[in-house]
Amino acid sequence: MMDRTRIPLSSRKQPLNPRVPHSVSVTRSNNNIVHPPARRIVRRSNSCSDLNFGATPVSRLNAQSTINLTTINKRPAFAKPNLKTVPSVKLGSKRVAVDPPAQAPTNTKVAKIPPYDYKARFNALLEKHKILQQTLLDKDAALSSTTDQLGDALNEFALLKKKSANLEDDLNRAIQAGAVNEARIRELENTQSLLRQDLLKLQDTNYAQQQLLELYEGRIQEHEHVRRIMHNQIQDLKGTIRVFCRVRPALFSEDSKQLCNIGFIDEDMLEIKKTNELNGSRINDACLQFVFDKVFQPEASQVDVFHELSQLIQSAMDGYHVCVFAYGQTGSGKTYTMQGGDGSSPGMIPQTVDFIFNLIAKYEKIGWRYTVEASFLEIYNESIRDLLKLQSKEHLDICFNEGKGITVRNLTINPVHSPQELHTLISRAIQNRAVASTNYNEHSSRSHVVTKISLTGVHLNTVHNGSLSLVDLAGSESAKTSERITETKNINKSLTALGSVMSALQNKENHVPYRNSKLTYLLQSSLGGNSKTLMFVNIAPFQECYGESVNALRFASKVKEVKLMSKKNKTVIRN
Ligand SMILES: Nc1ncnc2c1ncn2[C@@H]1O[C@H](COP(=O)(O)OP(=O)(O)OP(=O)(O)O)[C@@H](O)[C@H]1O
Repeated sequence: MMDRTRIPLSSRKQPLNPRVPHSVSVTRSNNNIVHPPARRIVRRSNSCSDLNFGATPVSRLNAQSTINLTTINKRPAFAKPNLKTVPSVKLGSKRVAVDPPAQAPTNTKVAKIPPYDYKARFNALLEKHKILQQTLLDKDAALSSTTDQLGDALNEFALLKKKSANLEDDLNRAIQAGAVNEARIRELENTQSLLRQDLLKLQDTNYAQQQLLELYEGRIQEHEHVRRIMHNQIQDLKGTIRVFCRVRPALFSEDSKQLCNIGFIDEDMLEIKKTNELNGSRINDACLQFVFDKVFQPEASQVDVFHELSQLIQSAMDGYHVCVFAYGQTGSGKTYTMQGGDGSSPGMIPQTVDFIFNLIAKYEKIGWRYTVEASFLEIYNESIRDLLKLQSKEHLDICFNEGKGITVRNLTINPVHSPQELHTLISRAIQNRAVASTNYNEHSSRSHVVTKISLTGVHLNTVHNGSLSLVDLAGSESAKTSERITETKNINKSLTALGSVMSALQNKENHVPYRNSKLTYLLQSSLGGNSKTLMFVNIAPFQECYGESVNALRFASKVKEVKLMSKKNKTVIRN
């Protein structure tokens, strides 16, 4: 028979522990007392006698007793007993051990009390009651401790549950974020795959373009080669020695001077007349006509003149030796033509520098690499002076070097990397020349100045060695008009030697007298068969200069007749 008994609240001194389950359902199978799984309130009591499970005192629970704590689903952390041998209670789905009821000592021999001895029986019963009460107290204490532990366990459980809920939230959020990330990753993977396909296409296109580029580069080099050949043929047709005549204007300061009668017939022809006075009337002397490659009138600008020269600079870049002279009497405009007047009218040398570096930049785009070197020297009275190292005591000698040709021992040769660097060197050389002389104007007309720019172009296994020698010659006036005989003799010697070399070349003589002067020996490589020569013959426009002008024009006409066949200085390096 089922018996449901509410556990009485024997003591209200202690507050209700909210964590302790409020009801306990007790099932006692052997006495047929079973409490249904209704919520029962268990209160802690001070006396063990107060703690009854329904109609059954706790002391009467035996090993088969079961306590259902329906709201407890977590077992406190007791030491784990053997639940098969000890009495246990069920906490939720778990079973926990409880102390077995105290057993009356079995070995104690109790004297049999006669049935009529009520007093003795009463005393024995009292004794038994005391023992049972004590047992109940012990059980009560144990139950109280267990309840506390259960409370703690419940607290811990609640805490863990909360943590678990939090973790579950976190997990859900992480799963959601993961889902988002996964979608993003898939998206990125798709994009990556598309990009990979594009890259492959681009690689194919790039390869095709590379092939095309190589083809075009080959064609560019072929065209460049053809261009060089044709340019050289044109230059040779124009003449390997060219002579330009330039007549300078009269300056404001020269207003009082009588002008010579110079007529410009054509762009390559001029005539010069000397006006003589006889018995007060003006009569014309002989009229002389000269034909050159080009005649520049006094109005011609420095740019006009350079335009004609630039073709030969291109030849130097292509691997030829080019030599440019300025020939003429003192004051005829040689230095003006070569160096320039002032900053606003740069001459051939400064313009050449800029032109060379522009060409180098252009050639670099099609694979050529150029190196530039420059040297500056002066020949005065047949001795050589380094214009970049005036203080040097070293003797400067002209010598022949196998492979290099004619060089000057101990001469400073400066590598140049920019036009600015070369302009600075030129200015230094001009300044040094002025410092070295007591009277610059006089000195400058009595010495030859040679500016040499060497150009080495390299492309793959082809090397072109070219050079430009720009020479501002000493004044060409004859000895009878000069007071400084030794200087004039030396100048005339070198200019005559220059004429003789040209003559020998013109007549294809076996022996060319290069060594007759320092000037011709020095310029041997630039005056030989594989070079191109340009001579400016500068003319002053005055009547008083007529004789010197005619001499200069005759000298230049003689030079003009020389024909040289040029051969490119091309070295092919084979790997
Ligand atoms: N084409 C020109 N236009 C304007 N001025 C010129 C021209 N040619 C020369 N001059 C001027 O004429 C003067 C003499 O020229 P320059 O000094 O160049 O002569 P030069 O032949 O070099 O003389 P030297 O042999 O003494 O060095 C200078 O003042 C120069 O500036």
